[in-house]
Amino acid sequence: MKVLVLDGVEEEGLQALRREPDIEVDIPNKLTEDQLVGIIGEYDGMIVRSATKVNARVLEHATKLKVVGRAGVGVDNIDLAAATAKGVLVVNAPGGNTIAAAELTMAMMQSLARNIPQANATLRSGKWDKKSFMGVELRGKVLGVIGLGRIGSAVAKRAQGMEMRVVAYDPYITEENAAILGVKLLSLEEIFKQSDFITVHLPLTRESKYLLDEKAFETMKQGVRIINCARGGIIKESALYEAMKSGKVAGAALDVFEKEPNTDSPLFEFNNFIATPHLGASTQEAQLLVAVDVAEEIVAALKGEPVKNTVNIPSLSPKTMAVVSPYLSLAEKMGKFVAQLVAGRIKKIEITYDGDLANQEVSPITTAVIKGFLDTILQEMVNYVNAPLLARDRGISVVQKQAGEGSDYANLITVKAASDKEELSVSGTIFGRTDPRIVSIDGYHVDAFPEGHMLYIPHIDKPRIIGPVGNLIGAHNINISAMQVGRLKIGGKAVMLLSVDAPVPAETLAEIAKIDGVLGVKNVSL
Ligand SMILES: NC(=O)C1=CN([C@@H]2O[C@H](COP(=O)(O)OP(=O)(O)OC[C@H]3O[C@@H](n4cnc5c(N)ncnc54)[C@H](O)[C@@H]3O)[C@@H](O)[C@H]2O)C=CC1
Ligand SMILES: O=C(O)C(=O)COP(=O)(O)O
Repeated sequence: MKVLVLDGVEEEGLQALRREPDIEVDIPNKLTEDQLVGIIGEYDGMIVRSATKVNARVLEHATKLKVVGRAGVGVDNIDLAAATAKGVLVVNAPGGNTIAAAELTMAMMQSLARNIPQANATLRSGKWDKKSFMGVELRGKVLGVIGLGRIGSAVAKRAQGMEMRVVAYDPYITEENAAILGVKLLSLEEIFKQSDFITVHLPLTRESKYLLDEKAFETMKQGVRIINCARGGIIKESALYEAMKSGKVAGAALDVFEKEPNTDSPLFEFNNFIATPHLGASTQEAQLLVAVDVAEEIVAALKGEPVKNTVNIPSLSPKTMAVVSPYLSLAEKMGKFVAQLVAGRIKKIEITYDGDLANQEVSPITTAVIKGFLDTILQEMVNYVNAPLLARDRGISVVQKQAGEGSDYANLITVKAASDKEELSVSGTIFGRTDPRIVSIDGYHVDAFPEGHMLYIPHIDKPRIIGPVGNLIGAHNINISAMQVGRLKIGGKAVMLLSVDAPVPAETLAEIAKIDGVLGVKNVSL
């Protein structure tokens, strides 16, 4: 087997890989994306830091790849959905660089307070200038920590050592855990209002993108100082620029940027702006630790043993992986489908497996359904590791059943969701090894490709329904690419599933709902 190591991962930490007689390790010089695409087909595993983009194109050419290891925390440079769809395991090494990132944050904070980088530069340029560099003390100041995880907590402890008062915003940790750290949890608004220094330590997600934007800066204290040693994009750089220009922000320190590498940011025009080139994890100690952790995980993954820090898929044996991977994407889409069709607060999701799946290890497929379901209703990052936990936290009971009532399909997944208002079930199958279909909704037979935009219209089986629906959609110039109608008995309830080339506007949905015999109408986007 071959493992490709990129991005300057510390070689000394790769002993676990080197010890394996069956594993060959290649450490080439920096590769362009095209060069990587050219060689990735030879590799069973790869290790990266933040520089290499393991995107869909790279993964498409990775025909033998089983595992990608991230020697560090953030996996935003890896296309997790594409990796999952291919059954490629993504692992990271989250503990090893916590102290390195926390210590850089403290160094940034002290540099902001005492103008160390600027004073150093001025002195070395030949000026003994004491007047320009009057500083402030950290003692007694309020530090607002956004994201009180591993690094945020380590920063909090260190700041308390400097006699700062630490407050934090993190909706996913409990008051008790914060209290153990001596930190008060506040709302984001209060953090903005009260803090003299604000530091962010959370991943970049849909929810955290531009968390610090124009509006956020407006509500902050005059003279606040800002630090980002987490991810570019959590702070909107153009908004920070304006806030520094107006004097609202008295100093800012960034280790990470919206676009990296970045060597000509407009922020460089401010003297009270300091920056480092993504050095948070760059200590000898951290690099050794993350390399050791990730090398051990790659070896375990390639040997088919359990792996600790899996990011996208539960750690599975190659045998189980071969069985479940074709179903993961269908299952995720079925979760999304159900989430968009069922109204009300979901209490239970029941997943039943028939046919070939009746006797297999299917729990990863169940997790995929839950992931797809939660992805639709939550803003936060949902992955294969946290999905079951997030469902439980939200009071959703997940039930997995094998060998239900039997079926005519070689394999069949049925997802039944019950809310406080209604119950609905959707069944899906894979034809051959790669052709996914939704084959029934609430027991009504359909045959739909689970992709793109769809309209679900339960109705009474009678004339003058299909035509008017088609006319209303056509009047908006939206193309209908496929249509399925399923009924159980003539003149009874039926369902219609239309595939459309664009989402249908709300006013057209309202007009469709008014057609005599239509029982409801819902947009679904997969
Ligand atoms: N500059 C650098 O070189 C380094 C950067 N990092 C980055 O630092 C960040 C934090 O890393 P860790 O502390 O190890 O991660 P972690 O997972 O231990 O902590 C993240 C915390 O953020 C919280 N969180 C998530 N979404 C949130 C939201 N919308 N609002 C408020 N809180 C939210 C989570 O509940 C969690 O407690 C990551 O983005 C990581 O990639 C990590 C190491 C080095
Ligand atoms: O671990 C992380 O999330 C980091 O940002 C570290 O990035 P790096 O490995 O230094 O490119």
